[in-house]
Amino acid sequence: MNASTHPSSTLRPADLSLHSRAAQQPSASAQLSAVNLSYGSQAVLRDLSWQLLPGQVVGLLGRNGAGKTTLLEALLGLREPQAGRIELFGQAAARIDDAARARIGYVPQQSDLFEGFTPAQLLAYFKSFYPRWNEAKVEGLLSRWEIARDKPIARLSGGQQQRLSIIRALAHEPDLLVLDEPVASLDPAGRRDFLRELVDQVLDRGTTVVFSTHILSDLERVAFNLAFMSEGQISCQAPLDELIEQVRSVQGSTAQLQSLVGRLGAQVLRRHALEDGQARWLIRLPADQPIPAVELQALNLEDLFMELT
Ligand SMILES: Nc1ncnc2c1ncn2[C@@H]1O[C@H](COP(=O)(O)OP(=O)(O)OP(=O)(O)O)[C@@H](O)[C@H]1O
Repeated sequence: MNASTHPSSTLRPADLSLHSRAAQQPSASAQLSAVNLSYGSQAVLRDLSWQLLPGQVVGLLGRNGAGKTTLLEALLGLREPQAGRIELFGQAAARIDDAARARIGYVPQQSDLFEGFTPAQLLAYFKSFYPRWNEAKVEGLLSRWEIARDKPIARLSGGQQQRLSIIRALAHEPDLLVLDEPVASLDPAGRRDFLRELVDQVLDRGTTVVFSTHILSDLERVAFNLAFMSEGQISCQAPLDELIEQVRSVQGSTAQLQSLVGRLGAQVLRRHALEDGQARWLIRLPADQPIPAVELQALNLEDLFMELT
């Protein structure tokens, strides 16, 4: 592991080994199979298959317009794909029952808070819909995040509204938490608090969490699973430390690269053609394989984002 990437203060949810425990895979919190979703002639999700296992914390990465919001909305049953199957807790996402719905928390990209309400009124309103509601958590977060309980929501700052939206999504202790760019208008202290809250949520309750973000430095602080979205699919998903250890860039003739990949048993993630018959490939080495004595270039998270999205 690269010490500069994961300082000793790295927050580490207990979930991350789940990803590799294929033998005892629990049933997925969310499962998407061969999903296709287009807006008119624009195909955004293309034969996309993906699953979120209980207790996983997944950071969803992709360039602007890659389809992250579309994917999260489809996953929640808010957008019907033209083809494919989406299940939440084993039920068709578009038709889940109230009990399954109560197990989901969602923070949309565009806050949908009722601006005429105060935070206290808003939270009281939502409390009436849920069988479970953690008042102590709500009160604790309102105080810690300094949100005025009785000020109209319209007069809260963008960051305060976003924090309120997060509190609302955490209050009923969901088993699946979906957040679309939840930290976009939070300052660094707010983002740190938010990440700590997410980790606590996973440690305390084993919540499955998926959130989209563009702030890569946050992901380096927490040992999340990362899912890279590109060309309408999840092109790669793995814990960040595994990616840092296993993904390498290597250059040579196509024949040399082909032979190297075969010898190492590596997976080719990207192929870039260069001039003069040369090529540069992004490869993923098998786990627990000693790094071979060939010129392989390591990548940091920003490199991975540039390559895989
Ligand atoms: N309601 C819609 N009608 C038509 N096209 C849409 C609609 N919503 C999104 N799109 C298009 O689908 C593509 C994916 O958009 P989406 O919002 O899912 O991407 P994103 O990865 O969340 O982007 P960003 O990082 O900028 O938030 C974009 O090209 C967008 O213009």
